[in-house]
Amino acid sequence: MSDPAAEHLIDVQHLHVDFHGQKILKDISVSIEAGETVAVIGESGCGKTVFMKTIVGLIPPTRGTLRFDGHDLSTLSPPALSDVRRRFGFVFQNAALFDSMTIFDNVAFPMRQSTTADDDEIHERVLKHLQEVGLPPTVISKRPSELSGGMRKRVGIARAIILQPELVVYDEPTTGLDPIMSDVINELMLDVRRRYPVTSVIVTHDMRTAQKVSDRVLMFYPRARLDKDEPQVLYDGPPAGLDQCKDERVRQFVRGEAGQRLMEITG
Ligand SMILES: Nc1ncnc2c1ncn2[C@@H]1O[C@H](COP(=O)(O)OP(=O)(O)OP(=O)(O)O)[C@@H](O)[C@H]1O
Repeated sequence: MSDPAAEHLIDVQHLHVDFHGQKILKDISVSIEAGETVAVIGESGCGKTVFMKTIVGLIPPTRGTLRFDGHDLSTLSPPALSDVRRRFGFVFQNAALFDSMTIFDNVAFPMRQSTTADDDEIHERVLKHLQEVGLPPTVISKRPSELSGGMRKRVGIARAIILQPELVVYDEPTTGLDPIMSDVINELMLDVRRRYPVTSVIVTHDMRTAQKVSDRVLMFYPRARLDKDEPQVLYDGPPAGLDQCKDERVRQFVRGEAGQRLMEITG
């Protein structure tokens, strides 16, 4: 249930994440409001996925606080954390479907795990959500390996929304798809937002996704290449402002220009 006292749906304050002494995220403070769609962009390895996994409680912060709807995720007991996680939907990279299960069982999985719904109810909901992502009922008996990459991504979205989550996180939802299928997925993410009152966080390399689907963009920069006192989030604002950002690193990233990086790599 939503906590009326919580100021922001997601509130990250002074977040640091290190792995074996390697500093990945440094002093990130970001608040996300209910209903926002936030794209997280930045070059490979800058920590986008780590950030996403941290805000859903899959990676514990090394330092800092992280609240979802007022709950400090790092202090919750495992059962309480599971309860909060039920409010999240995950669309993992490459859809991450269970290969040995049918499409029906994949999409039904969160309902079977987390609800007491009977078979009829589950059947009805699975077909409803498959229809919402543009898949016919005939796919239910197939295995993931029998579907195209774009279809698998759609199954992943159907599975992520079946419990009507408040927060949906998408990890590179269009990676590996052709431009047309990428646009289908972009439209589906917009459609999910229109149908349900969700907050969305989308980790993406696809500038078209960021421009078309998000209403706010966070651009991260690799921690190791920042000056000592520079913030790691180089840009936090609407997608339309990216082109005019004062920071050249942001403009170069958005235009896909190697710039300084090329000189670093080639010496
Ligand atoms: N569980 C982990 N243990 C140790 N190191 C990790 C772990 N997860 C991520 N890393 C490291 O953290 C850094 C950031 O990884 P992350 O996956 O967040 O990058 P990214 O910005 O999402 O990159 P990409 O766009 O290539 O997916 C990388 O150097 C990665 O090797």
